[in-house]
Amino acid sequence: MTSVNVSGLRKSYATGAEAVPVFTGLSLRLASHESLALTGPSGSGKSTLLNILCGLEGIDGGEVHVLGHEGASLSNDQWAGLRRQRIGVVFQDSNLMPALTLEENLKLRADLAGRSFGPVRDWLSRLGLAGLEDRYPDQVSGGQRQRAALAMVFVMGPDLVLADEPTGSLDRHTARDVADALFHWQQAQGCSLILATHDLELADRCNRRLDLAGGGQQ
Ligand SMILES: Nc1ncnc2c1ncn2[C@@H]1O[C@H](COP(=O)(O)OP(=O)(O)OP(=O)(O)O)[C@@H](O)[C@H]1O
Repeated sequence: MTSVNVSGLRKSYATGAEAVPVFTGLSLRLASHESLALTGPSGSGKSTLLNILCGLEGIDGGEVHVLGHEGASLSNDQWAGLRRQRIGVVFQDSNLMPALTLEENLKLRADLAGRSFGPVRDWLSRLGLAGLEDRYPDQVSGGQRQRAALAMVFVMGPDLVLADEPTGSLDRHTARDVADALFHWQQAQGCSLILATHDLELADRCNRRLDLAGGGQQ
């Protein structure tokens, strides 16, 4: 089964009078259960592609199919529904609600996705956050927030995970533990994963890698 199918993708940003092209015909296909690393220098379009794949950014041309839906045919509400239930998004600015504790954030996330609350504390603990369940997001470090954002994705049980630098603000040791948890979980769930990273060691742990330098043409 194909999870993501992109063909002939064109995307540019208008800056003033000029259009800055990011993609001029990008194609990629990802099977369910597969993991893909997006690499490439800063500004090569990694975050833009992740945003397109979860409906937060539109396209200028080509076709994007995600989890059996053609992107262009989905309304904003339908994209939001997919992000709530089937596409787990881990972005650099975490999606934690500031007025809720870490545990409450996870419970809300599981609830919105229609999942049971069962293993919420387990997930926090597996990501090294035991003892921090009752803290608010601004009472933990940036790396701890990043791990809580990953736990949010685990509890919702999505079919596709999009992660932008999921280990970016972690020390080497913690980054490895978090990557272990991520890949272990992804394989156990059998979902697909696309992550953007500058860390080639992390990229090598994915089934495939797409270097977006030069627009990702292969
Ligand atoms: N909202 C925007 N308006 C105008 N240009 C944008 C916008 N967002 C991104 N860009 C430009 O699009 C290009 C791709 O940016 P993007 O953030 O996708 O790159 P990236 O590979 O994720 O970079 P990094 O590794 O630094 O996170 C860059 O030239 C960037 O300046």
